[in-house]
Amino acid sequence: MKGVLLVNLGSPDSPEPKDVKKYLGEFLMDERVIDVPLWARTLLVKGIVLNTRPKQSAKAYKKIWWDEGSPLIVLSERLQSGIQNQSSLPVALGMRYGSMTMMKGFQELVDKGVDDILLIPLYPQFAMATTETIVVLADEIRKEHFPKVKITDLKPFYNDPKYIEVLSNSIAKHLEGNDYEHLLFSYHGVPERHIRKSDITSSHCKPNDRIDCVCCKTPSPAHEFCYKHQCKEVTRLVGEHLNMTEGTFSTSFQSRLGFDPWLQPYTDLTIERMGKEGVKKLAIVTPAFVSDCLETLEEIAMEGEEIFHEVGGKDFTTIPCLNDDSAFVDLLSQWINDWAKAETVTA
Ligand SMILES: C=CC1=C(C)c2cc3[nH]c(cc4nc(cc5[nH]c(cc1n2)c(C)c5CCC(=O)O)C(CCC(=O)O)=C4C)c(C)c3C=C
Ligand SMILES: [Fe+2]
Ligand SMILES: [Fe+2]
Repeated sequence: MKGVLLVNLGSPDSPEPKDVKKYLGEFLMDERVIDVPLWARTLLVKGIVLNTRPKQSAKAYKKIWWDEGSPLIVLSERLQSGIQNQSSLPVALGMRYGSMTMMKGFQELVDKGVDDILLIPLYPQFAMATTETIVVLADEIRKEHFPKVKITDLKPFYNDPKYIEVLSNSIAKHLEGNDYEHLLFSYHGVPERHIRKSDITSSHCKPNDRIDCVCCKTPSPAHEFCYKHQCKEVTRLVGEHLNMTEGTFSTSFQSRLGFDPWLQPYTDLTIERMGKEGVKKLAIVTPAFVSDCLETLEEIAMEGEEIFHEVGGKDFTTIPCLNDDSAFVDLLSQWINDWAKAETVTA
């Protein structure tokens, strides 16, 4: 019997420092998130980061926490229930980190008799720290606990024309009647090193080409795993779909952590620069996230707005993530349906 497992990042159980510490400990000890040798990661995470960051992050989580819980979890649950309403297959939800584990999601499906799972990482673009870590853990769980279960991964859907249409329509709907001057596409950043590590050609991707980014425009098999290329493609394809004029939209990367170079331009510095250059009305969309979360509700909608106002900007519009947008629910349900049918035909 077939079933579906949706997987998102996860959140702490509460915005209290002890729960944030537990969650960050698991998240940052993942070798695909902080990709240094175990001894160095342990020293960095347990010796430094976990002694300072949880307090600071807990304050940020408190600002965005809902009565029902973490926005990321609540919004992922709404997406799951929207899809479940349209599907005859069981649809479970698991998180890569935190207490709503992927293992529980697998168990829920297996308890219902599922032995053939479509795994849907809730990330439009591939990254080692997101898609890859989910796919690897899913396979480890399968081997150890459910060796008879078959798993099929839904590939990153960043350039799927229907996804681009759904995202573009959502942006257009939220910007209706808004005379914004610039639309910034802000994606979660990754260290430049992650891009080099994921380059299957070992030489194509130039993560520090910050101006023209020739490699991202030059066709290459490396792009199947190049987060930077896939982010830039989303911006380009949405711009094309919405007939946007060149110069009125651009890409930046947010949420950098530590001292290594991350993908640039950085979102906070871009907001500041634009405000200083006289942009008064700025809109921001965050297509690396399917569900609104700390990084969109606090870092962009609160901190980003504050930076913009400090340098003279006036109107700052944050476009929500797709969350449980009905067209997005329809699209994911359609892909699930296609998978179930294709498998039935070839079986
Ligand atoms: C330190 C390295 C990090 C990498 C690499 C990274 C990649 C990455 N993350 C997301 C999505 C989310 N990240 C979120 C929070 C978050 N991310 C990091 C670090 C890295 N992320 C930290 C330390 C945190 C915690 C928050 C903080 O302390 O500031 C979230 C929000 C979670 C929530 O509960 O709301 C998301 C979502 C992507 C897509 C990505 C690579 C492409
Ligand atoms: Fe992150
Ligand atoms: Fe590239």
